[in-house]
Amino acid sequence: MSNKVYIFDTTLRDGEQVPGCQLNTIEKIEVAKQLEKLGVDIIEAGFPVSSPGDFNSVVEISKAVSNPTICALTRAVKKDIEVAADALKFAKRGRIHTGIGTSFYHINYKLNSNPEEIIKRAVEAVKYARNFVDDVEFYAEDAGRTDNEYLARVVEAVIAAGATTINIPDTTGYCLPHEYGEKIAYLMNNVPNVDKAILSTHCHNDLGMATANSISGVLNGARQVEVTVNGIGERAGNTSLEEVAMAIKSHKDLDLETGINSQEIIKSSRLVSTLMRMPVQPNKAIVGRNAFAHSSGIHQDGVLKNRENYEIIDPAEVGVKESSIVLTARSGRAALKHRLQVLGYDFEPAELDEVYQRFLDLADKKKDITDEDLQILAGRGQEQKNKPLQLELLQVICGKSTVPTATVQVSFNGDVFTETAAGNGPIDAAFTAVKALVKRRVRLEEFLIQAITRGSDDLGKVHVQVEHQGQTYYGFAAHTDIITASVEAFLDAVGKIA
Ligand SMILES: CC(=O)SCCNC(=O)CCNC(=O)[C@H](O)C(C)(C)COP(=O)(O)OP(=O)(O)OC[C@H]1O[C@@H](n2cnc3c(N)ncnc32)[C@H](O)[C@@H]1OP(=O)(O)O
Ligand SMILES: CC(C)C(=O)C(=O)O
Ligand SMILES: [Mg+2]
Repeated sequence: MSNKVYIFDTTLRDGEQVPGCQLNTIEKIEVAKQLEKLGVDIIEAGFPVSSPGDFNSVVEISKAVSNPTICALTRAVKKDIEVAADALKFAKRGRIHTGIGTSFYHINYKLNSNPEEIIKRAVEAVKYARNFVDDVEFYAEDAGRTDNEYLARVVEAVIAAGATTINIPDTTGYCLPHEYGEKIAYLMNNVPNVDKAILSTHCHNDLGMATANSISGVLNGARQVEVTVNGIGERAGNTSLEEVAMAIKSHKDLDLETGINSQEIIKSSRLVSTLMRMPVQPNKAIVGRNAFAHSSGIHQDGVLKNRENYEIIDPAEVGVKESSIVLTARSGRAALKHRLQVLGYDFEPAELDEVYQRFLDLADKKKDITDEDLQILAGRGQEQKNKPLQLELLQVICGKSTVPTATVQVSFNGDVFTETAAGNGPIDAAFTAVKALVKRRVRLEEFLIQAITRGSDDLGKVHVQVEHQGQTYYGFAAHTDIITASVEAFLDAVGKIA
């Protein structure tokens, strides 16, 4: 048996069935071209009978891409097949994908039919499709819940009728991996003419098992997997292309291969997510924002010592530049030291300990720490030590229908001084208290609070400029509390007055 697993991408058909994810023809061509770069073998471009727009997309995709086979979906209905054949007329290699429901539910409650009639319709559809193209794929819809013995009869009949690929969809995502694998194995062992066709998996993710089921199918003899980029698709989605491709690539022991150029994976994921306006969940395998991010100290230390301690895939393999070390209150010194080194700071262990304590104080207040925060933290220790005026306490009362009042306590050469003042706002009140404490005539010339850029928990950065006896003094401070940052910046400036 060949070790090549064909990748059949249905992002533009099953993926596009998702509410809100419909694409116009130009967008579909862009995705199809990217899928070609990604190296998929078959692109299911649409369901031509469903609308003139979908018909046109299949026509234009057939013209725009040349390597992958272009496939069009139909029901086991003559009109659908004729329209699909017409839509595929420009395809270098066209495939008609026809089929019908085979489960008890579908036969009885959807098609209002019986098992023998369904086999007859399936065979007729395949034969009719073969009048137009040599490459006909048959799907036994809801095969996941179809009795294996009956399914084997259907499969044998449609292969005899000329189908060269047989799709075994777990349409409702019901199967367990061993069950789905056993279904494929059953067909491999009990369909006499199975060697004349390729069995295909088409798994849905209703129980979160689409990838596991697809791999189980492949391990039991399927050689085509039907997938979508980012696992997009009806309800909980389809099997995700990137997961199957990387599972096969990572497990060399399986001795299987696909034609996927894994370095195009991230680009494909982002394109589909953007055009379909469907964000990728951060913890999504392979393509999620956090798939190569390490945020806890023990993991970060391990990754910094050797990436493979916590990564089974080199991010570069899927087109991600590098893994990221995200600094949070769960990070340790190793990660902090690494990031500081990247920013050009090299601290002795004792200094690093000090920065680490300040880092933890901030990290407990903010979700993640940016490089800008680190630069402030790294610089602050030194500056703080040299500052003559240290803010010991700040208490403000402010809000609607209150008189803004601030109490400021400052230490100077070991002595502590306290002052309370009112103002037209909390910062004005606090500055008035500071002015009273320093007993100097200072005039505030400029006061700038830098806008919060990332979130309401971000550091507020304050620059002040004060004038005293014709001389200008500058102060800076950063804090998650902007009033504290303002007072510290003001003290920084007035502390410089000799
Ligand atoms: C599992 C899947 O993903 S299957 C693909 C799902 N994708 C889509 O449905 C998108 C495209 N579909 C469409 O545009 C439309 O549903 C059309 C054009 C196919 C059909 O539209 P309508 O003629 O208005 O039929 P409607 O959608 O209301 O019902 C579907 C009919 O097809 C029948 N049908 C469903 N599947 C099949 C099949 N594989 N083969 C034959 N008949 C089928 C149903 O029994 C129903 O027939 P009925 O009206 O006699 O009961
Ligand atoms: C049309 C078929 C292949 C399908 O999408 C399914 O059964 O899930
Ligand atoms: Mg499907």
